[in-house]
Amino acid sequence: MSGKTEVQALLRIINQATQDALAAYANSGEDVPSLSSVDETSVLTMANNLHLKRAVRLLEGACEQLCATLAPPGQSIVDRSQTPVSNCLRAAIHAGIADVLRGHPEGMHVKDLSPLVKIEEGKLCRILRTLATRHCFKEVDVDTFANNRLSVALLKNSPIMNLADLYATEVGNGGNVLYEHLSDPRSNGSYHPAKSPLMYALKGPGNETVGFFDWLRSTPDREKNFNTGMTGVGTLMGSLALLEGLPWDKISTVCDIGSGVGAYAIPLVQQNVNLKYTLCDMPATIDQAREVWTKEFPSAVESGKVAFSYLNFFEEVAPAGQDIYYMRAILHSWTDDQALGILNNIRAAMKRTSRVFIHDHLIQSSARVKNVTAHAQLGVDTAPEPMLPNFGSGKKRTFNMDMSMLITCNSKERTLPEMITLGRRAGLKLVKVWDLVETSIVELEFE
Ligand SMILES: C[S@@+](CC[C@H](N)C(=O)[O-])C[C@H]1O[C@@H](n2cnc3c(N)ncnc32)[C@H](O)[C@@H]1O
Repeated sequence: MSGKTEVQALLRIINQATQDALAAYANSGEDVPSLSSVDETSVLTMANNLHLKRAVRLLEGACEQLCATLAPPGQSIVDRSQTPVSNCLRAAIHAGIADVLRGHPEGMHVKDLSPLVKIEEGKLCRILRTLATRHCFKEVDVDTFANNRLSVALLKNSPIMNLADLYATEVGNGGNVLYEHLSDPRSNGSYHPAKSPLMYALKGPGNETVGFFDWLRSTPDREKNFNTGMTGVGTLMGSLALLEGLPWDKISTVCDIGSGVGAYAIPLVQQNVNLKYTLCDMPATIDQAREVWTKEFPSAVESGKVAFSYLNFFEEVAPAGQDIYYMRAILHSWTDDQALGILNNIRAAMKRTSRVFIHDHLIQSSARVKNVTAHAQLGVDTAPEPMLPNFGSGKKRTFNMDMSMLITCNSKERTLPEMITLGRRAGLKLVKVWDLVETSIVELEFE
């Protein structure tokens, strides 16, 4: 395809995807949002709508490809090298700017906002303008800022705020020394959890002794931010989209391995009267989970519809005979050998009809593979030409997550062939892939 033909094809994709996104809002009975809206419920409103997310995946990918094609290359490279937006976002989060602006829907002049958030007026103005220029906060008058559709996601009660803080703080901190980690022979060839770039940054080269999760346990404020941020991951991952796709009337037991607090499963348990859901994690986390469920869904705790189980998934066999063993954001934290240990402890508990659901980000090559049909039959979506087959920027959060796993845990997201190989080593075979747009679920059964 010539450059001009490609641009025209991209424009057709953008046009169609925009129509599809509008239709997704219309079919859900939702108005097309305004960027000026401060409706706090909008963070969740369409978060599980796969029609919208499929359209936005095409839009994000095709729009960036269009600009990369037409813009002078220097401009595109400089864009990709810049981190100030992340730095400004972190400052806005830590200073609690969105929360202060919440009480001022008409906006606040920076001279009034400055003493409340303790940032010098001139610097505050530049930080907020940089963010407003990327549609986070709105400059309602010169030097006067208000919340908008994006900045309400930074309010203290929004787990997306904690997730953004995790990216801007720990991932940013470790990312700054990625090359130093790679050029040091002690860490370059290692996949040990303690040898991650973040630990290199925090402890210094050669002094890394603990991995990310152990470090979190000794850093309570960051552990709290991480645990709440995981709820934000849930919003992004679209876990609830799965609720619509499975035959829940035929499923009676789900065991959530490494569940965390597992609050994302509350709607699932609410909707399915015959379902028993078992949360499994380390003792401190399970105790926290019991507290949260007792507060938010006491009848499920009293009736035993939800059960709580202490489980070290490396050392103990999971609860026996469950219909589904579900793992969300678990295997991507661990090496293949460690992941195999977890799968073996699940396999030992499975009955013949049990299924394993691995919910992570699935890495797709940016090269167009010949056997697209076979991928489609397994449930993996591929973007139309001339887009990159893996949707390019439409899947950037998947690739950013892969790099974040390298930076924090020295681990990785996996490709489908890697998942299949891992499953086989544990005596499990692929059933299908559930493409949830931001993430995927790989379903396995007994080989
Ligand atoms: C990234 S979080 C994911 C939590 C949850 N599945 C979610 O998606 O929100 C990883 C979880 O694995 C748990 N974990 C780490 N090591 C574990 C172990 N050895 N045994 C059981 N759980 C463990 C952590 O406590 C944490 O809750």
